[in-house]
Parts: sequence; structure tokens; C-alpha cells
Amino acid sequence: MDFLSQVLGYFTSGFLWDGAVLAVEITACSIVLGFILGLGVALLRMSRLTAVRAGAWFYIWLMRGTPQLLQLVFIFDALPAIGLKFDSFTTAVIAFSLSEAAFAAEIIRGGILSVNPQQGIAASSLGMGPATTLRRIVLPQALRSILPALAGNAIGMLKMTSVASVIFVSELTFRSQQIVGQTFEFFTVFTGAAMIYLVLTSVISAIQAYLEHALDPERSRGGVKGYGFLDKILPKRSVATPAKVGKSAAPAVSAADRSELVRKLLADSVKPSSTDEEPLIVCRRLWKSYGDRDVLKGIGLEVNRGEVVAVLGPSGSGKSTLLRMINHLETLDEGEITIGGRYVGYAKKDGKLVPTSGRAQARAEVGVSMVFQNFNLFANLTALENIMEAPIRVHGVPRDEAEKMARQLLATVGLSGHADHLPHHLSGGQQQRVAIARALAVKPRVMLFDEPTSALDPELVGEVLSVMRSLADAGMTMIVVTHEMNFAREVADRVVFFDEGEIVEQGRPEDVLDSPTKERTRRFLNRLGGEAEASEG
Ligand SMILES: Nc1ncnc2c1ncn2[C@@H]1O[C@H](COP(=O)(O)OP(=O)(O)OP(=O)(O)O)[C@@H](O)[C@H]1O
Repeated sequence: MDFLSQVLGYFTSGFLWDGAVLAVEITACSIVLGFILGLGVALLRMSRLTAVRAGAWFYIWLMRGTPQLLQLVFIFDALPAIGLKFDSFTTAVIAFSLSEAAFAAEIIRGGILSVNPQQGIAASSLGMGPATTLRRIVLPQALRSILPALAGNAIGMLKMTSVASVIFVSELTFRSQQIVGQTFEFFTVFTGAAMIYLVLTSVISAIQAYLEHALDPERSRGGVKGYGFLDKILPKRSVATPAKVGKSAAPAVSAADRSELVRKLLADSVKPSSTDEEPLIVCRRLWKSYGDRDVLKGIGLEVNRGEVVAVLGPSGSGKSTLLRMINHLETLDEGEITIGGRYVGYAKKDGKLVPTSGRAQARAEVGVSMVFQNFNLFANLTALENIMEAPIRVHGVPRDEAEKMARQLLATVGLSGHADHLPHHLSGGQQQRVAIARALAVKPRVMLFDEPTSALDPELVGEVLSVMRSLADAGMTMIVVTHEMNFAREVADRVVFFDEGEIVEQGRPEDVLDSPTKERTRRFLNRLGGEAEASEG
């Protein structure tokens, strides 16, 4: 009993708790500063420039490879030598932050690498710059895997603050040793101190649980089972739980109404301009190689305003590469591309094209949007938020206005009832329709579709094609890489057949598809026809 009351006495000792507060202050400051610095180091570590990458790697190697105690005393002695005089507390925070930055950098880098790179490509295609993409799309997704490791670091650091006693920081362990030095009651004093540490580390674990839950995109108005009281204290967010998600609803508006809606929404972007008769997209002598392989070999292609061009060709012939180059998701080796007379991501200097910075902004300004084979919806945002993101972040549209337009677009693609659903709670067809609505939200003049139905089950293909038909009816300029022969026949104004990085033949759909003039086209169409028959059989 005597032992317990003594332990309790030390556990509640103001002297020890003052030391604990100091340890918490050092930890909190160092974790925050270390995270900010670590984020910078992680980004440098992923730089394209070898020297920058090497510098970041060296810093991490140095800080992780040397003892914390050594770093602390080194900085304590080194700072005054270069004329910087700080108190012990500040010195400890600087030393712990610098060390934490090295560990945090690798944790953050791991988190960023765990996010599907296609998320960044989709953001970029909507005109979002690298900083916006990192802040809004990549980090929120990465944070969920970063958090547990960072919390582990915070707990480790709280305990490591005891080494700060060497530079005369009077924290918890230092104070308990002082008491033991006077009373020799090491058992009860250290037990009381250990209990204080346990309370503090438990608080860190609780903060970790809170943040993990706050960052959970599944968190719904009704709460997700398993978090108990946290749901009561967190701000509510409206997201559908899996149970509430119904099956793919048929588009609620008729095709004609939909074309009309699209026409209205895009009035500014698709309105034919009487003053400009030039083709909207002009590609001249495009060359692209990956290593020794020439993927595009001198492509020339012009697309007029309001024209729908279907690009057909065998796998690996360079169709997707061409689309990615048109909106500069990929760099050109030779040749040039203009959209509405402008280069995207390039400027002409002394007759040569040189890549420019701010290409995301350029993409937004010329009005080119892309829809991907694998949808690439932002996994941390609901369907509605996916559509609102680029208008708000890139084009500065006020939130209310962006939401109104996003809801109209969702209605246009027949998904009004799915506004609050996260992408993985939608079928493939629904995801692709949201992706089309998202691409339309930036009011593009040109839509690029990269095999938009290839990843879909056959029964979901129709709903996506029907939305694309409405866009074509509304006068949207479109380049569609597709294997859907019927779509190409019925909707496209022109079919371009691609093989081995070259345009083999092009013309009206009925000419190219029914009476191809080139042997390569005939072979491809026969093979495609055979595959279609086999899958029907
Ligand atoms: N980033 C890259 N690095 C190296 N090779 C690449 C890269 N992107 C594409 N390729 C290669 O370039 C060639 C053309 O690819 P691309 O995706 O443009 O073909 P595709 O006609 O769209 O094929 P699919 O219909 O299968 O998508 C392929 O051989 C591919 O492996």
C-alpha cells in the first residue's frame, strides 16, 4: 500500500509533470517541423535531377546513420561556433527536427509512391499543377499509410527526448534521476515516471486514431462501424456507405435531352467560331521514341472543330502515345502540335520548340481534356468532388457555382443519385461516366478518349458510348481511340487506322471499315471481326 501511494505520489508530482510537458513540447515542435522538412526532402529525393536526388539521399543517409546523441551535442557545440546562440530547448528542437526530417522523408516518399501514378496524370490532364495535385490528390491518399509510421516516430521521439538532458534540458527522465539522486527511491520514482510516459504515448496513439479516422474517405453521415465515439466528435461528411449504393442506374435523361444539356453547358467552348476556319488540332511530323523503339514515325494529323475522329489500330501501335502527346502528358522528340493555334507546354524559340513550365495551366487555357481507359477518378474524392475539383482549383470557379455545374453534369451522364459516392463504390461504367463529366467540367474545346470502354464489362459499354454519342451530337471535337467498330461507324466523321507508329489510311468510316485500301487495315479489321464473332459465339 505504501509502495502504491508512493508511486501515485510521483505519478502526480508537479515537478515530474513539468518535465513531461517539456518533453511533449520538444516532441510536438520537432514532429511538425520534421514533417515539413521531411516533405521537402522527400520531394527532392524524387526529383528528376540527379544532383538534387543525390543531395537528398546524402542528407537522409547522414542523419539516419549517426546517433541522435551525437547530433545533439554536435549541434549544441556547432551553432555557437557559427554565431548562432540558442537556449537548450531550441537547440534540442532543431536537432530533433533535423533528425526527424530524414526519417519522415522516407516515410512520406513511401506514402507518395504507394499512390497510383495515374492519379497524378489525371490531375495533370485537368490542368492541375504539381503543387495542387500533391496537396489535394496525392498527399490525402498517401497520408493514410504515412500516419501510422509517423505516430511511431512521435512515440520514439518522446522517449528519446531524455537524451536532451546532456545539453541541460530538464525533461522527465532527467528530473526523475534528480529525485532518485536525492531520495534513492529509484523503484517508485521510475515507476511513476514510466506511468507518465505511458499516459503521454497513449495520447499520441489516440491522436493517431483520430487522424486516421478523420482522413478516412469512407467516413459517412451515419458513421462507419468500429470508430465509436470518434464519429461523435468529428465533423460530419456526406459519403455513401457501400450498403447504400445501388446497382448501375440507367441514364435518367434521354439522349436528345442530354445533348441539349451538354450543348448548353459547353456553349462557350464548342460554339463554332466564324472567324477561325483553321483546324482545331494540328499535328505535324510527330516523332517519338522510347529507347531504340520508334513509337510514332512522322505523324501528321489535322482535326477540325466539331469533328469526331476514331483512331483504330493494333495494340502497341502508338495510339495512346499520340493522345498523351496532344495534351503534353508526354514530350515530343520532333514535330509540333497546336490546339487552336497554340502550343501546349512548348514555346517556339529561334525556330525550335522548347518545353515550358506551367504546362498544366497551358492545358487548361487551350481547353483540352482527357478520359482514360482506367477512369482514374480521384480515389479520395466523391463523384461530385471529382467533378468540382478542377473548376475550383484551376479555373477559380466559386464553390457554389462549381457544385451547381457538377450536379448538372452528373444529371447529364445519368448519375444524379450518385453524387456522394466514392469511386470504388461505383461500377466501371458509372466511374467512366463520372470521368467524362469531370473532363467536361473544365469546359474543354477538345476531348481525348483513350479506349474509354476497354476496361468495362460488355453490358456497361453501352451507357458510356451513349454519353459519348451525345457529346458528338452537341458538337464537341473528339479524338477517340477505340476498338468499338459500331461506335466508329455511327458516330465518327473520320476513321484513322494506325499501325507501327504510322497512319496507314484514313477516311470516312464506311470507306475505311468496309472497303479498306491497304492490306494492313484489311488484316486488322478481319482479325477484329473474327474476335468479335468468337466472343459472340
Ligand atoms: N513510358 C513508356 N516507356 C517506354 N515505352 C513505352 C512507354 N509508353 C508506351 N511505350 C511503348 O510504346 C508503344 C506504343 O504504346 P501505346 O500505349 O501508345 O500503344 P497503343 O497503340 O495505345 O496500345 P494499346 O492499344 O495496347 O493501348 C508500346 O510498345 C509501349 O510499350
